[in-house]
Amino acid sequence: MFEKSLLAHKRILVTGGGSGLGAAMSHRFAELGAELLICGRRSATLDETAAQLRAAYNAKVHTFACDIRDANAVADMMAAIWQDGPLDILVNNAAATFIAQSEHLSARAADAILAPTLHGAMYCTLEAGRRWIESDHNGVVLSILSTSTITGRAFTMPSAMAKSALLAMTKSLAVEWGPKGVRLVAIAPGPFPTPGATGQLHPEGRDSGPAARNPLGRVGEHSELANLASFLISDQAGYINGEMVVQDGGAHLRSSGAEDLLHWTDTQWAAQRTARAKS
Ligand SMILES: CCC/C=C/C(=O)SCCNC(=O)CCNC(=O)[C@H](O)C(C)(C)COP(=O)([O-])OP(=O)([O-])OC[C@H]1O[C@@H](n2cnc3c(N)ncnc32)[C@H](O)[C@@H]1OP(=O)([O-])[O-]
Ligand SMILES: NC(=O)C1=CN([C@@H]2O[C@H](COP(=O)(O)OP(=O)(O)OC[C@H]3O[C@@H](n4cnc5c(N)ncnc54)[C@H](OP(=O)(O)O)[C@@H]3O)[C@@H](O)[C@H]2O)C=CC1
Repeated sequence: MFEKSLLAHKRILVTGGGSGLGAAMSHRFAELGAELLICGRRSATLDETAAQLRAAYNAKVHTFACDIRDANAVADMMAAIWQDGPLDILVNNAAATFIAQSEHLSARAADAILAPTLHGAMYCTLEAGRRWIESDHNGVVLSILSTSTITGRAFTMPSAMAKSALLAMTKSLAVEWGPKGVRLVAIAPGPFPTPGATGQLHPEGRDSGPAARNPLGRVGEHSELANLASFLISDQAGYINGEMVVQDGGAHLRSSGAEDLLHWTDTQWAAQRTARAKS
């Protein structure tokens, strides 16, 4: 669907690029000619994905074991990246969430979600943006958000807060940094099952799942998200700035996606907390 060289000569950092949707996007970007830089906390996962990208597309790939909750670690990673030349595109993909009754969230639990999802993405954006502006180099920031930015999301309140704040960042910087050559865009995915999302959001005991509730009767394919991301970060989308594209089969128009949890009993929630404590 795209020219094979759509992303040729682009250096792209995908946070959380070792697994899930981050890995799916990295595969598509590499296939379209990009040089990939992927970061996450688990080196082994990053190395495995990097090896796959090199074998499949002969791609140039660099890995960075970096916890984006740590602003100094993000600054060090960006400095290391820039030593080999400027980055062209940042994809804010790394995030964390879990379902919980908000009245049971401790401050530490809420921060465990806000720290990587909001602060980590903001640190990455500020570090990349400042370097682009200082060197007069054009840049693109794509943030992977959620339809919770539109509907809110019961039982994942900190994630909904973080994603909504990143949408505010996208819109704010689109105006502030647009004149300086930096473009910001976002995607709000609906359900795209990954081991991470399924493990955190769909424990046993939830209803039959997001496919049944979706107007299109199915969940998203990773290739669909990767294709949309490829377009949005490419020069072909050069006049799209400050926008979030929803890709959810129309699900958010029907519901916020968590209504089934309203019917969980206190016993089910207690079992969920116990299961979590045991794991
Ligand atoms: C909505 C759609 C959009 C978004 C989709 C996605 O993001 S999909 C992507 C999804 N992918 C990912 O999320 C991948 C990344 N996920 C992660 O890195 C981790 O799972 C984590 C950071 C979320 C939790 O890390 P960890 O378990 O090492 O946590 P920790 O030891 O650092 O404890 C910190 C505090 O949090 C508490 N707490 C923790 N879990 C639960 C829970 N289930 N229940 C209740 N509470 C929980 C824990 O008890 C502690 O509080 P306390 O007791 O001290 O007051
Ligand atoms: N899958 C879905 O249905 C949906 C996903 N999304 C969004 O899509 C994105 C990807 O989700 P998905 O692929 O499902 O999730 P995964 O759990 O599979 O991936 C999360 C990635 O983020 C990395 N990560 C987490 N915390 C940190 C950290 N502190 N520092 C650096 N890297 C970190 C993880 O690597 P490591 O553990 O090695 O650090 C992992 O590679 C997220 O932003 C999510 O909110 C939005 C709506 C729906």
